[in-house]
Amino acid sequence: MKKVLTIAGSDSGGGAGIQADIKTMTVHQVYGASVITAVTAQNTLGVQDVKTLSARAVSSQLESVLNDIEFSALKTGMLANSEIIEEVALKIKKYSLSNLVVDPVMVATSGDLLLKKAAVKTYKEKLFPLAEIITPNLHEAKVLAGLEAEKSIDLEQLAAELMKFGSNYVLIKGGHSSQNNQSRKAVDLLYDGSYFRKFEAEYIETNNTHGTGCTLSAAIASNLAKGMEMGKAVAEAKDYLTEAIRNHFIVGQGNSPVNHVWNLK
Ligand SMILES: Nc1ncnc2c1ncn2[C@@H]1O[C@H](COP(=O)(O)OP(=O)(O)OP(=O)(O)O)[C@@H](O)[C@H]1O
Ligand SMILES: Cc1ncc(COP(=O)(O)O)c(N)n1
Repeated sequence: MKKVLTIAGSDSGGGAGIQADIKTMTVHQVYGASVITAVTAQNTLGVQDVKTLSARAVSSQLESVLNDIEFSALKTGMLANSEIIEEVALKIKKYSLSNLVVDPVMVATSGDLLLKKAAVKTYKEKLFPLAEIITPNLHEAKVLAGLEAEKSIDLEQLAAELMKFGSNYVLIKGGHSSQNNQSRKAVDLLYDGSYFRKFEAEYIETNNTHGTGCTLSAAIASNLAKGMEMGKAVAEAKDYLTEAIRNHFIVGQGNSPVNHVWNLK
C-alpha cells in the first residue's frame, strides 16, 4: 500500500482538513499519515477558535514521519502562516519529496480566515516552486495573482499567471463560482504550461459542500501515489468528489460535509 502524507489543520467537525484527508486516502486504499499545523474548533456552522501550532512543533512532526516512512505523495492544506510554510518547504527539499499537491487554503466556506495575509507571498516564493500541482479555488487564484476579488478575468490567463510561480501544473477550481454559471456545471481548469484541459461535472444544487477542496486535493495526491498521470488523477478525483457531494447526508445545523465513504455502500 502506498503511503501519503497530509500536512494540514484539524477540523473538529470532521468534514474538512486532516479528517477529510485521512478519510479520502483510506477509501482510495492508500495509507494516510498526518502532520497537524493548527487545531480548529470548528463545526458545520463555522470556525469558533483556532490554535496554530509553532513552526517547531510542525518541524518535529515532519522529522518523525519523514525519517521513518517513505511517502509516494503528499498534500498541504491549511498552513496558517509564513513560518509554517517555510518549515514545510525546507523539509520537502531536505527529503527530496515528490508528488506535492498544494491546496492553498485561505478562507473556510464559512468565511473564517485560515491564513495570515502576509503568508501569500511565502506560498508563492517557497512552496509553489516545489509543487507538482497547486489547486486554488477562483478566489484564492485571484489573491495569488494580486487581483481584486470583483475583477473578472479569463481563467486561462489566470492559470498562466499562476504557472509563473513554478509548479508543474495549476488547477483552478470553479466550484463556488459555478453557482452563477448558467450552464450549471462545476468546471475546473488544468494547465501544464502548454495545454489547457477543462474538467466538467454536474453542478449539484446544495450548500452541503464543506471540505470539497480538501477532499479533492487528498484524492489527487492518493491517485498520484498510485502512479496515475496528472490528467487521470484529476479526472478520477473529481468524479469521486462529485459523487461524494451528491451522496452527502446531514451532519449538523450548518453546511454539512461531503460523504467521503459513498463508494463503500
Ligand atoms: N455544488 C457543487 N457541485 C459539484 N461540484 C462542486 C460543487 N461545489 C464545488 N464543486 C467542486 O468541488 C471542488 C472544490 O472546489 P471549490 O471551489 O469548492 O474549492 P474550495 O473552495 O477550495 O473548497 P473548500 O473551500 O470547500 O474546501 C472542485 O472540483 C469544484 O468544481
Ligand atoms: C482545518 C481546515 N482546513 C481547511 C478548511 C477549508 O474547507 P472549507 O472551505 O470547506 O471549510 C477548513 N474549513 N478547515
